[in-house]
Amino acid sequence: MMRRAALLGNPSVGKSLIFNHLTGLGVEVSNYPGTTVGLMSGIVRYNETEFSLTDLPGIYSLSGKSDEEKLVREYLITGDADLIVAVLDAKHLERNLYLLLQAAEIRKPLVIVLNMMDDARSAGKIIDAAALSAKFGVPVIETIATEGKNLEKIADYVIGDELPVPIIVPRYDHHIEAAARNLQKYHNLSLAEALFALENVSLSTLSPEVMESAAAISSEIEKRHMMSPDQIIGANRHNTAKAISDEVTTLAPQKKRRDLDSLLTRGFPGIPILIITMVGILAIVFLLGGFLEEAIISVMTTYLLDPFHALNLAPFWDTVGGAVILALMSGLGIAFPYVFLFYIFISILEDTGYLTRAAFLADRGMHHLGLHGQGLIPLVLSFGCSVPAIMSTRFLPTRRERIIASVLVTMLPCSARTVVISGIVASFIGFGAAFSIYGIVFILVFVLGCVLSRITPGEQYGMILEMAQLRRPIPKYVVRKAWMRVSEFLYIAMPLLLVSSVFLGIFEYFGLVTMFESFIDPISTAVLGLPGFAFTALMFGILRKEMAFETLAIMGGTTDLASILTSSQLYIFALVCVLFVPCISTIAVLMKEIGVKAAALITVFTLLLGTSLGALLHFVFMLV
Ligand SMILES: Nc1nc2c(ncn2[C@@H]2O[C@H](COP(=O)(O)OP(=O)(O)OP(=O)(O)O)[C@@H](O)[C@H]2O)c(=O)[nH]1
Ligand SMILES: [Mg+2]
Repeated sequence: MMRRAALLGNPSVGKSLIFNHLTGLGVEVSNYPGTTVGLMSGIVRYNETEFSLTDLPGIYSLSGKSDEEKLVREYLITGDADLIVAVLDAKHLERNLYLLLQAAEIRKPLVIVLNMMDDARSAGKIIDAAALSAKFGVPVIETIATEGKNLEKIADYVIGDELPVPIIVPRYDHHIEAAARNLQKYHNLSLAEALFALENVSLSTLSPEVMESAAAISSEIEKRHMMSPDQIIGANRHNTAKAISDEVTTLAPQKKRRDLDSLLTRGFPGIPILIITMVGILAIVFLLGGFLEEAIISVMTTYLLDPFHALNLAPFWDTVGGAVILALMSGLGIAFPYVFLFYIFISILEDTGYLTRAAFLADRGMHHLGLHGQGLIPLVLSFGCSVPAIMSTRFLPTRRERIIASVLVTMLPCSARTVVISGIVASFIGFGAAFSIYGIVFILVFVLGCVLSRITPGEQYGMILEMAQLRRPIPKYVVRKAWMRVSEFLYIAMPLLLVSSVFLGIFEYFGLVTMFESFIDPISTAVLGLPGFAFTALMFGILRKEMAFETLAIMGGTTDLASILTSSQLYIFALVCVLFVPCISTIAVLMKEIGVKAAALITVFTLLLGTSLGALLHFVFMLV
């Protein structure tokens, strides 16, 4: 039977990095909390033995009410893990010990991984691992996941012969201990289950009767203490965590801390730095992307497209083959350079921890949007892709915040939309025009956020954003992460593009495309000032945003878009594409996270917004 281990720990302690290192799989690793949502498992092959490893989402406590906390709690109590690998951030030992104490109560085999030993050391913290190990009665492995240091010791341990169960007995208020003992005795519960019941935390192994009798005991305790059992239990755990942490940590005289962080998070020069960084990144993506694009396109035209047409194949094959080659050219030649560059930069921003600083700076403005602290993370993520950004809204405390954040995320320009803006507007009209699209979108998002935060029912909620430490990004990880995201583009978007180009080629040959175009053309020309083929291309944006742009090249029969559309038409096309209807994957994840009704509303709203703004612009362009 293969052994099963699960990585448990606070957010951003390095669980996913350890997981990736051991399993060789690629899950997201980022320098902000809440990167991993849901369970991810992999098989580790080590010393001719195999074991399975599960990467759990980061949480602070097992008794919380969020979906992630419920998931981890159920998994640890009822799941099939043989061993908990508890990962701790060595420099925030006290906070991390809280979860460890809770996990130890489950009385499953456990091993403590003290990660980020490098950070702890540079923060001047010396931890007595032997003392910590003695307290819990389980081994402690000191690691530096970013350097791969000691990670094989984890694997050694998991496949080893001995898996001790923690012996630590946390001390609780005597009323709590008595109540827990009673519950354990009469309902045949474990200590962990009894405490969950007293904390009024749901668990599938706790029957309604148990919850009822626990509730009765709880209200007795609450009357006497003026504090509810969950508050008492929490406070007791905090005290134990603090006592252990104080006991095993020695502080070395601290080196003077670099003040970079305070520069980045102060209004001045923080905000100018933020603006320069963002504009700088986009400018480099536009410029370098444009350069690469031209180079790749000219090579592909000379060596692929021209020779193909020179073959003088039968018209059917010439049309279909031509469409496929154009799809390759627009996908690999145009979209790819932008996608790749953009992801490299996003990965650097994530891994340095700068994104959290940016979010912190934007915080004040964000209050108007009805979001706080953690609400910024989805917005920041949305510049990469709306799908993970919407998934990360699960971490928000209220449904109100989840809905507001999801709406705004859907509207913000994801990397695919950046491709559209760079590939169409920046390369054929100019940088100023490209930035103006971002400007329009930001203004819309801001106005919409303000309106939504007034009209969406529910309470405003404060939340503190966890600030991960600033660090130098490791090129290997940056490239690997950018590559992971790019390969998603290559394996999903490219095949989709190729298949649809074959169909388009066939439809075109049989004159179906022309038929549809001549049907839609009058409407499209009247409303948006766009010819029928451009409108058809726009609809492909629903599959994936950048498909609109690639299909435009296929439908227009050339990658030189300026030869088929005027500047104002290109601008309208890009703006409508950026605003109009989220892509299919986004709609699907919206349905899952906030419900079918809300997802449908968002879709219809963005459809109306995109087309009416396009129409307005068309009208304005006609006047001037
Ligand atoms: N300096 C240092 N950084 C580390 C170490 N381990 C992980 N990191 C960094 O810490 C950050 C968080 O790592 P992740 O693996 O994403 O953390 P996680 O625990 O999976 O986080 P969640 O998925 O949010 O729960 C990344 O930027 C890592 O590069 C370490 O030992 N030393
Ligand atoms: Mg993770």
